[in-house]
Amino acid sequence: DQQEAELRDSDKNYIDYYLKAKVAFEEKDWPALFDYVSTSIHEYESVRRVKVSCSQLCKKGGTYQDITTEESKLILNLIENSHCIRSCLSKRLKQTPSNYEVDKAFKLLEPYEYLLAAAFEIGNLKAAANAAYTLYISNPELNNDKLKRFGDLEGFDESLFVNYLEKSYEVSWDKILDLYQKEEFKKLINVIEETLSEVEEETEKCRSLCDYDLLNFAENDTALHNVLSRGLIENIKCKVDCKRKVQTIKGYFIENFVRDLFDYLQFAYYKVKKIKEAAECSLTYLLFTADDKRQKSNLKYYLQILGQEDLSPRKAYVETTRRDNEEAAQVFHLKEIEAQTLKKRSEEEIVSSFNKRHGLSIYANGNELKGENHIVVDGLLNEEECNALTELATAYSSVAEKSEHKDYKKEVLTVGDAVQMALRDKKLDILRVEKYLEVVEKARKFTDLYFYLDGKIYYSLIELTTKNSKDLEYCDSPESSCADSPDITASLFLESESEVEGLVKPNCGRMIVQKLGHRVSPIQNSNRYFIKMEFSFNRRSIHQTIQNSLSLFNSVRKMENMEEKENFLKIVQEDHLEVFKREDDLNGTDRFVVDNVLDEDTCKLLIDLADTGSLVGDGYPGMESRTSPHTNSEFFAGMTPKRAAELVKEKKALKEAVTTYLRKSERSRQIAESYFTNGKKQIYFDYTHLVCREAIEGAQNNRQDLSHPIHADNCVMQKDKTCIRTRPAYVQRDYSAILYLNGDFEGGKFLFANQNFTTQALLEPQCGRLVGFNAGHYHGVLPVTKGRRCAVAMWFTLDPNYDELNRYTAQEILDEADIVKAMGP
Ligand SMILES: O=C(O)CCC(=O)C(=O)O
Ligand SMILES: [Fe+2]
Repeated sequence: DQQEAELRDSDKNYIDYYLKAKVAFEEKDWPALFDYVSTSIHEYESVRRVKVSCSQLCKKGGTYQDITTEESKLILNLIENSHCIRSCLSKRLKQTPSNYEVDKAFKLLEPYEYLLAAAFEIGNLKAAANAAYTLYISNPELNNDKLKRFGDLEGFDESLFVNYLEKSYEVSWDKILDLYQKEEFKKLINVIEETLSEVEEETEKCRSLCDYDLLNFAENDTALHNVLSRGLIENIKCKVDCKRKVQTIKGYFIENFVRDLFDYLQFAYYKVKKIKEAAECSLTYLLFTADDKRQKSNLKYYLQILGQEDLSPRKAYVETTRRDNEEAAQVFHLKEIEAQTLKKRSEEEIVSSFNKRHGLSIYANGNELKGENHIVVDGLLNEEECNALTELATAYSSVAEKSEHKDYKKEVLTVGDAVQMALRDKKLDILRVEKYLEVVEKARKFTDLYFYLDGKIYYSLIELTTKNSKDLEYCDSPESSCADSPDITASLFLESESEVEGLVKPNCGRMIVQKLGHRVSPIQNSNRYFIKMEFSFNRRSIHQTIQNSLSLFNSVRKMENMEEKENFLKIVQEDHLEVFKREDDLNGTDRFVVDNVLDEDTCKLLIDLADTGSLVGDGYPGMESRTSPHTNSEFFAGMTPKRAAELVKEKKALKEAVTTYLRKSERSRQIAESYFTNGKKQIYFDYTHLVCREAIEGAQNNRQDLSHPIHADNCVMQKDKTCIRTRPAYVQRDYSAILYLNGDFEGGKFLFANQNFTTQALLEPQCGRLVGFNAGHYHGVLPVTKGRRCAVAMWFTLDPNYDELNRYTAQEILDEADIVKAMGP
């Protein structure tokens, strides 16, 4: 039909537009940025609509039903549905675009950041304000500064702002309250009924996209057991999360949104004397909360009036509430299983290792606390530090009290607010905020080590509370709100409290750590000041504000006295990088280490790319010579961008992986350029190489050599340990950078060396860590004794004559592959 034809004819490639937008942003071409990003957003929305519509169509057409319900039909349904969606999409779209990074950017609403910047620069203040408002509504905590720019401007009325992502029924909420107050019940009924069906529709759309993601997953990961385990778990979590998305109204999650609509509705029906309808609404309400006393008595009253009528709750909600509860219980159960399989360090180990290293001691353990799930440690803070933190909390309270800013939570100081108020508003003491962040990180590390989590533990909430809180809240039942609960919670006390019931007496520096599934609350906390922490094992539920604030704070602190590096600082802020080490920490000049250049998924994508290359094998000489040129105890394999692009042409590697390789190395170049020249000079690539070093099992005994002997990258090392900048060395190289892709191997630390080859500084590789240094500095790599160590190595030159041809060739090959694809069958 017409809509389909329309979609087919236009070019639906939001990805290309988005990539063009990014280039325009870098070139500060604001009008182009505005056009590209607007088009990209527009195209993205229409592709999304097609995806939803195909998913829904396929669901209705086949034997396929909701995936999470009938497990036995699962596989057949999955395959049938996958074929259906694929053919539906290919009919309606020229191509099925998918680009991991761009799709992620859309999920994080980055296009609206670009839109805001561009609109502001070209003077389209209306569009800028709307983009700012859209971002603000999506995450009030993170974006509470964005609207300020407009608040001061003449003629801007906040109520006129448009949230581009507004759901149709979000405005209804105010209307409902208003009609209720005015007692206009007929209208109220109409609005609520309409809202209910819109909510239902939105929920179905959201769930369809979860299924679409699952099928995508199934196509990319052919291992069936992965699809069935990881894929389905993600699918259920995604669907449970739909509830949060759908019931977030103007930026705030309203937990019982639907249930409460039925409360208003029953009342409205009662008021217009439609008792039967009112009774049905009460019954429906009770599906959500079965033991609500008030609603039960409403129902009783209605039934008395009605006599013996046959009444039931609304059918659709019988099914959806059952489904929602089941899914929430499944997610909760999954979490419980995860929590139960956690290993814990023994008491002796904690005493010996934590006592020595961190000054912590055990106050009480599971046995004493009548439960397996918690431990209480002492010594996280001393008296002075506790005072500093309670003072921080008090200072915050009084600032928040005076502030007109409605968004600061008055009773708790979040990490995000602490960092903003210290760095930007200069209203909180930096050293105290630093202490706050430090102790929180210490708590996370302890928890990590205690449960053998290997770093896979992430912040999902941190609050320094300043209020009198009653009991700490626990999540001990598989109710919907608990499905979203953290895997581990911790409470750190800042003062002592003598009159407490319960097993644990609060005390300065005492922390209770407990994992999910815990049923008895060991404490009655009436403590005024404490830090509440929640951790999650799932990288996807990382609290982005906390993470970004920690990075920003640490970076800014590390960059004090680095004013001349403002371009570098700008990129650090833009990309949420974290300065891990600066020159002083590295015992030298002209060098830096930053983290977060890549995320885990991207590292994996690039490591997989390296794998493709080594599997194909023809890029390298025979097996024997895969041994490292530097040591016989390791394999060594590398891939240039051109080779990677050829693999795409041969359909052996993902295009996305290669563009990521090019783009992330380019970003690393920009970081290095901003650091070393502060934008005053350009540095060019001389050589780019994706390399893995792998320990050869059985060749590690008595190993004396290094993985890479001490050297400098632009000179010939002499016997007397001097280095002469002459050929055959790559004398053109001025700066070097290594971007690490993993840390899960043994050995393999990078080292800076002194003139006499003694160690100056050591650096442990990890995914997304970038080290940059003057190419003339002595450095090397410690032996990799187990596993494989992968990195993107880059060398830069100030001489444009050496600008690396290989990268351009790679890009051409990729572009060519596109043309072939577009012309192909
Ligand atoms: O991989 C590393 O950490 C350093 C490698 C290196 O120095 C080199 O390849 O020149
Ligand atoms: Fe090197």
